Amino acid sequence: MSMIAAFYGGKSILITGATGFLGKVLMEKLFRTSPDLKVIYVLVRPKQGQTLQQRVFQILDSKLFEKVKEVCPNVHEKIRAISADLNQNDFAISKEDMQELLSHTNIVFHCAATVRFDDHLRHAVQLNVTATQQLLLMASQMPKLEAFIHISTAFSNCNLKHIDEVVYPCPVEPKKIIDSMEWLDDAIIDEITPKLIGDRPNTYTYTKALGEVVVQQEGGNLNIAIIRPSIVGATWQEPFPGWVDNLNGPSGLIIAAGKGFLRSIRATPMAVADLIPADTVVNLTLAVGWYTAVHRPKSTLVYHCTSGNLNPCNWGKMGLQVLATFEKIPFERAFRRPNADFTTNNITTHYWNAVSHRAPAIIYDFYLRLTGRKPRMTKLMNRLLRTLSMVEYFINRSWEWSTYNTEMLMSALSPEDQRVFNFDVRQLNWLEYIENYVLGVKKYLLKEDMAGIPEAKQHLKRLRNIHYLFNTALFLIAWRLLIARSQVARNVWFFIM
Ligand SMILES: CCCCCCCCCCCCCCCCCCCCCCCCCCCCCC(=O)SCCNC(=O)CCNC(=O)[C@H](O)C(C)(C)COP(=O)(O)OP(=O)(O)OC[C@H]1O[C@@H](n2cnc3c(N)ncnc32)[C@H](O)[C@@H]1OP(=O)(O)O
Ligand SMILES: NC(=O)C1=CN([C@@H]2O[C@H](COP(=O)(O)OP(=O)(O)OC[C@H]3O[C@@H](n4cnc5c(N)ncnc54)[C@H](OP(=O)(O)O)[C@@H]3O)[C@@H](O)[C@H]2O)C=CC1
Repeated sequence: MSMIAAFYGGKSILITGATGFLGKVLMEKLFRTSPDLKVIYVLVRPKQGQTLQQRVFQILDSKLFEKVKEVCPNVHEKIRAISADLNQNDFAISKEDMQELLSHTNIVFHCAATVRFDDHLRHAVQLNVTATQQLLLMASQMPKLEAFIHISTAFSNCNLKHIDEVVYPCPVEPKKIIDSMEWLDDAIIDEITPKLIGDRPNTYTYTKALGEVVVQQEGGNLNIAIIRPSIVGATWQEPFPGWVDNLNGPSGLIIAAGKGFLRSIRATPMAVADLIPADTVVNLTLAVGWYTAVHRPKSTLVYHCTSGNLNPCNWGKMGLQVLATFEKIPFERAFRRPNADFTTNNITTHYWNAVSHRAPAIIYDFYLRLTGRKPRMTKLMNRLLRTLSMVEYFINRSWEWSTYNTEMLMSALSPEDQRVFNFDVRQLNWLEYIENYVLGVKKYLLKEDMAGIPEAKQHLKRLRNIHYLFNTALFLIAWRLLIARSQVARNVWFFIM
């Protein structure tokens, strides 16, 4: 019997960010392995005209939860959606709901965050720092609380090369930053943002680092742990391989490459691609929740959930495998044949951006205009180039994350728990994982049917023929011009003829 699964039985668990990518996988695993848990409280905001209940039920009724329904048929009764906006005071939770949360919660998993790299500092501080502070305050009023698990990111200290499992201090105290956000206007915040984030690339990594300091400083006597995943990718094994439901991290770029929009990407092929599957992160998170509650470590432990030091894969290998998978499992209605490549310097990046990204988009938009349709490719391409510029920092560097605590925890688990809550990334076969990832992107993100593969292959063949035809025409025009201007070319031509 799994000790971890048994531990969550009968527990009341509070999850923030449950409607997000990681939150959904966390809930799924909890319900599947501990169907006798008492309740999961989820803090949700109404969105896109849906009520809370509709949002949550839509998740429970999705494919991700198919296995849960078999082991926990009354899953709908075990989830309690609480209306909350983490940007508001007291999260805008009603008094009754707050009372219920405070008096019953045993475990808190804090996953909610803004993960946008370009978020305004005020908003990123509000969600990634102030909300964390408020949640800790709430947690300190929960008499039955056994553990508080905070999800951070392995890149919170990406300004360092070697990163240990410790919370690093920030030059400006989080409290001062929180205070200043209340009275500074947006223009001044914009001006000081580069100075505050310093050698970090964006407000996301900066505010996640501040959030960790807040957890450490204001955790009081709570049993707290911090988990730092690297780049979270599709699921590896559970509940099935390749599940993914948003465009963050590599997923959006896999689509762009598979549809033929992405032709070149500035990346260092030998740099470590520190991806970590979502189910691995969730297994570690649940194991940490159990360990923190049962063993009550004296200090706040930080756990790195990374792959680079245990089972490294680089961007070159990953890119090649992504392209190889497109051969077998192409995406439908591609714009061009998938044929992306890496560039390594500014000049070639600008060149290929102009020739392979902007020019085809302009030509295609011209064609759309001619045929009376609305141009859209230039806009899409600009968005892609913006995304590329945002991720460049992360795909041209390697980091070393120590994993002492994570390895210590692995050895503290029973063989059964090591199996049920497997977070040993050494067992991961990258080529298989990447193939399943691309397949998952096709099935769950693009919602494409596998039955459409023959037609997608036909379409790629047509694109290849158009490509050959286009190149031949281009060659003939160039040759004709050359013959008109050069005696040597004319002689060669007569000789051939
Ligand atoms: C040895 C030799 C070898 C040679 C080998 C050669 C082979 C070459 C092969 C080439 C390979 C091809 C395959 C490519 C795959 C591999 C490469 C992968 C690189 C992956 C890099 C990932 C790095 C991530 C690093 C993360 C570090 C931190 C991790 C974390 O902790 S947080 C999680 C990460 N967070 C994010 O990813 C968020 C990023 N997103 C943003 O910040 C923003 O969305 C934005 C990108 C700035 C865009 O903002 P906008 O305001 O412009 O857009 P908005 O968000 O409002 O969305 C508008 C519409 O755009 C859609 N969209 C959003 N995000 C993306 C996206 N990433 N890609 C595409 N489209 C996106 C969105 O859905 C909206 O659409 P609409 O609703 O229809 O309007
Ligand atoms: N994805 C990744 O690659 C990595 C993620 N992480 C960390 O993992 C955690 C989860 O990330 P991930 O699941 O990918 O992120 P998502 O963007 O998928 O999910 C974010 C969640 O936060 C919720 N949220 C955002 N703003 C509010 C708000 N004002 N009030 C209530 N809820 C809000 C969202 O709710 P809603 O659905 O309403 O928008 C959503 O449930 C984050 O802490 C992130 O920093 C760390 C490393 C890598």
